Amino acid sequence: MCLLRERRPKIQAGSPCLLLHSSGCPGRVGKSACSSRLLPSSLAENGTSDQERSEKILEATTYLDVRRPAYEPPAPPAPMEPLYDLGPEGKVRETPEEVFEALKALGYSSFRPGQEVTVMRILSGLSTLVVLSTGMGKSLCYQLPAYLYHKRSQCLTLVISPLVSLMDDQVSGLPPCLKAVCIHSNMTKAQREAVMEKGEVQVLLLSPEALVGGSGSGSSCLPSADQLPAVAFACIDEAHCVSEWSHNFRPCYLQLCKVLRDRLGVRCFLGLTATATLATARDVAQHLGIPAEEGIAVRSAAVPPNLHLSVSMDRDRDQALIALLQGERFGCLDSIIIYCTRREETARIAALIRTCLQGTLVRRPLKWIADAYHAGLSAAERRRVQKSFMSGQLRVVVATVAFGMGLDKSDVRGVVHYNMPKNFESYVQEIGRAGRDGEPAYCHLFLEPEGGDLHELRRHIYGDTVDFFTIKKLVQKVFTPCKCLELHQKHQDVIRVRKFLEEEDSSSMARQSGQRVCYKHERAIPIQQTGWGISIETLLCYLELHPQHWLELLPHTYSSCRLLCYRGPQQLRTVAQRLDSPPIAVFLARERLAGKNHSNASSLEFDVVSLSDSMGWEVPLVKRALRQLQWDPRLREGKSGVMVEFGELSFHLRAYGDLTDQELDSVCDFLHQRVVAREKMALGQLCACFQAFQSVAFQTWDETGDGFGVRMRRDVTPAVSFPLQLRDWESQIRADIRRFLSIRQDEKFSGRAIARIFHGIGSPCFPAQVYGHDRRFWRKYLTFDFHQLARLATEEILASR
Ligand SMILES: Nc1ncnc2c1ncn2[C@@H]1O[C@H](COP(=O)(O)OP(=O)(O)OP(=O)(O)O)[C@@H](O)[C@H]1O
Repeated sequence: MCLLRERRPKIQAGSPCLLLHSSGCPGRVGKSACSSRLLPSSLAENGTSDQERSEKILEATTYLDVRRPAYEPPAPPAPMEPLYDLGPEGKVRETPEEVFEALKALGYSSFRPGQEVTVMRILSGLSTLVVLSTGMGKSLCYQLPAYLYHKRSQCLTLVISPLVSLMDDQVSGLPPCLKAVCIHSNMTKAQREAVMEKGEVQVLLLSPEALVGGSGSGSSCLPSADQLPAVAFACIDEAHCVSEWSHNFRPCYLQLCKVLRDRLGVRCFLGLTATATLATARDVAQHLGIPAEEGIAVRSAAVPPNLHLSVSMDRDRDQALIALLQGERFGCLDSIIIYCTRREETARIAALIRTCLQGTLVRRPLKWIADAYHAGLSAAERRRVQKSFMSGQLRVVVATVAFGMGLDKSDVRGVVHYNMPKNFESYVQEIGRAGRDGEPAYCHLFLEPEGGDLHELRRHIYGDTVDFFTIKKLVQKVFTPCKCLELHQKHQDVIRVRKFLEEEDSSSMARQSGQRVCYKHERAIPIQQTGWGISIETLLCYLELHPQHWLELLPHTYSSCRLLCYRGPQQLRTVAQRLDSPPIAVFLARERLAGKNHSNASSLEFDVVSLSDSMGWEVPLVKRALRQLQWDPRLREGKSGVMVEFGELSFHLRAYGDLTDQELDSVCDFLHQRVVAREKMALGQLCACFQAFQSVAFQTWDETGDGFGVRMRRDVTPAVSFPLQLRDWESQIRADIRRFLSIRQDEKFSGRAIARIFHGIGSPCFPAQVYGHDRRFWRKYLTFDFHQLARLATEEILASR
């Protein structure tokens, strides 16, 4: 029995109605499964009192808050049978002749190390993680199985590739016997459909966002499983992004395997990466479903043998860098990348190099010598620098890590780290941009002896973390309370009154057995408003992947709607009262009941996602209904004089609204523990990286000889210590915190927020442009431990209340 039918207003047969529930509730129940919501049109017109009309409109719309039938996603297709069975003892069989023939068809005469075992594992249906350094031939590991699987059963191989800009090149770079296409979220729907109609395709390249973006929402860039050929296996390029322990973690990678399993029935995964520490690799392997006892199937040395590495601890880095670039080893190299941590530094170093090297080398134009690159430059400027570097018209690029992702230049001959990288994986990835052609290349790292780089990188890590208070605010926004439980209980009363107690339906039984009454509500959280360090998307992914599935992430959406009537309040009243516009009717009814009167307003602004949720409509339907007002002929011929705008790009999700206080606390604790663990791990990696470089560093660059030093250095500042002891400065710091709080009495700070300001860490809530002007506090206590500062600040805040 449909629990909801009880509360449906009675509508006379044949009476004119507004259709309030035209295509299904957010649980996407079809029209037939859940009866349409009908509102007598008389309610939307004049003649009834405001209060009465509002109550009736809401009466007709609230039952959806009670319980929506659970959305049952279609069952995934059955997984593909592997090409080869496992041999006795469950081991991969000997490579058959057919595989060597396929290798030849792809243009190669023999396998390189790691390729054969990988190919055979994939053809035997075993998920595999391949960690091979750049240029070792990882691509063949998916190309060959894709070719053979398709030959046998016309199936498809999915390749998830993070760089949309490189996808077209990847497609055209495949061997001629492999037909591939790509789909990414920058393509229009028509372009995507045209791609899918291209006929026989062996490989489909997808961006992670294109795949995950549509999870469960029906707006995926990818056609549904029943429209696609069977998927043989999925290859995840740059697989280290799956692991949150990796330097390049991307939240949507977290959802990849789940989506591939649940929607496309994929069981066999191939992860490819050139940079993964053992911890990252283990984590990725776990995501790919590789049993722990199999370990990491294919793994080579992290650093390609053609790279010559060196580290020095020069006191004057600028001078040493110039000398290095003029020296015997780097002086003759034509293509060099210099990595810096800070954007401002890139411009300064590039100018320094241009000035110092002008005229000292072979006669070349000034613009050939060096240029800066960072994410703060305009897109055109970045393109210009990258193009000049690629074409050999620029010798040195001084860049932040923004440069190099997807750089396809095989003859980069040198990489210099002016600043220390944040961990060993980043280092390996950055030096991996040199010598991809297999020819010798040189990489030098300047390790700041005073530990200044270390402090800077520590600041970045603290800047990426949030405190418990901020997490709590997010949790409150995500799990906004709903009325499901209250309405459910009212409904129980009705049943009891009607003596139907003994026939309680399945949903009330469910509640008694501890299951939820609420079937999740749609919520939007504006991306701009969330002044977060850590990606809020990461936190939301944690909640989605939690065993309790606290929420479901949907593709981003514009959540705010602004409706403006050019002909003033009278026109808005007409829209609200006479037109069949259920969203406006419902919004105004809710506002009226909340005591807000819009009768003299000519514009409205509201959250279209929560409105849609309260009506039980899909967001796109509500948006369409609102947009139609712009052209409604009953208002005026042609343009109606009503303007409807959507703004505020937001995270869009579906979450429970009936969590108990204990559950909310446990969600906060869970998120906080994850955040703290990430911070700890990042700090640990940073220190380990510093100590490792320190142990092999030379005093100056010109001692470096053939590579890393072998002497342990003992005459430098230890990595983990702070030069100034907090206890000696405590009273001064506390006084400064009190002064800061008294100057900014109108604002609210957490202890962590003050520590961020004292460390000069900007955030959308406390931007450097505003707080950085006050030099009395900004960056003042940079050399003190962040957590101790936060503790002192928290104590002072509590004492001031
Ligand atoms: N078995 C093989 N025999 C000869 N050449 C090979 C073999 N496998 C791959 N190659 C060649 O090695 C080069 C590098 O291969 P590929 O691009 O697959 O490397 P990769 O490990 O994916 O590198 P990256 O991490 O930079 O993407 C290519 O030119 C490819 O044609």
